[in-house]
Amino acid sequence: MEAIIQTEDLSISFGGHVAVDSVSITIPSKKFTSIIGPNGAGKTTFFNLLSGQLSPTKGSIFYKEEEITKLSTTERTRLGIGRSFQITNVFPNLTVLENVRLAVQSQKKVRYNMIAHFRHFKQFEQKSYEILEKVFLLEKADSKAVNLAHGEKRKLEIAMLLALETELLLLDEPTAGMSLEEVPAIIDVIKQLKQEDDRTIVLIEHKMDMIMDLSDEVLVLFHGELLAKGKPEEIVQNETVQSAYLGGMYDEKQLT
Ligand SMILES: Nc1ncnc2c1ncn2[C@@H]1O[C@H](COP(=O)(O)OP(=O)(O)OP(=O)(O)O)[C@@H](O)[C@H]1O
Repeated sequence: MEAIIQTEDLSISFGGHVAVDSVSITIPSKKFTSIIGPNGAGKTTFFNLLSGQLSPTKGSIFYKEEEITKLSTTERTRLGIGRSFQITNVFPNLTVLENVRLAVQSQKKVRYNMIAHFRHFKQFEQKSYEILEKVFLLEKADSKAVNLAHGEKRKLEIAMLLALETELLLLDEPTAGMSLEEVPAIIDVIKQLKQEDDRTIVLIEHKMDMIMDLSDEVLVLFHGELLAKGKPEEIVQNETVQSAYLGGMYDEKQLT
C-alpha cells in the first residue's frame, strides 16, 4: 500500500515532558485513518508536527518519500498537506462566499490585477459555490462569516481547506464544541469527502461511533507513544487499548 506520510522515531518534548515519544507510523494514501487516544495522549501535538507548526526534538517526517521535517507550514501546504483549524485567515466581515473565493484564488496564485480579476472572477465564484454545496453551506453563501453558528464556522473552515485542494486533509476534532444538532451535518461532510477517493484523510476524534463509521485504519496514541494500530473493529476489541481508556487499570508492564 502506497504511503502518503511516514514518521520515523518522531518525538517532541516540552521541558521534561515527552508529548510525542518515538512514533513511527505510515499513513496509507487515499485511505481514512483516525487517531484516537485519551486526553493529553499527544494527538494534536502529533498533528502539529505533521503540519509543521512544531519542530520535533528528534525523528523525521516524509511526505511521498521526500523528507519534510524541516519545511515550514506554508511549504507543506504547498506540497499538499492541509490542516483544519489552523486557518486563521477567515475574514469575519466578508461573506462565506467571499472567504471561500479568496481561498480558491490564493490556491490558483492569481494576484489582484484588474484584467485577470474580471476574467477569473466567475470561474472562482463557480468553484466556491461547488465547494459550499459540498459542505452543506450553500444557503449561507451571502452571510457574513462573523454571523455563522459554531458548526457553520467549522464547515466554512473545511470549505476553505477544500479550496486549497490539498491531497492530505488533517482534521482535528471537527465536531468539537458543537451542539448535538450540528454534528450530523459535519459527519455528512466528512463522509462525502471520504467518498471522493482522491484524498487521504486523517482524523483526530473522541467520538467512537464516528471512528467506527469512517475509518479504514485507527492509530492509538497513549502517553505520546503509539499503543496500537489496526482496523476499527480490531481496535475496539484490543484489551490494551481498553485498559488505556480505563485509565487507572492500565498497567505499563502489559506493553513491554
Ligand atoms: N506547547 C506546549 N507546551 C507544553 N506542553 C504542551 C504543549 N502542547 C502540548 N503539551 C502537552 O503535551 C501533552 C499532549 O497534548 P495534546 O494536546 O497533543 O494531547 P491530545 O491527545 O491532543 O489531547 P486532547 O484529546 O485533550 O485534545 C499534554 O500533556 C499537553 O499538556
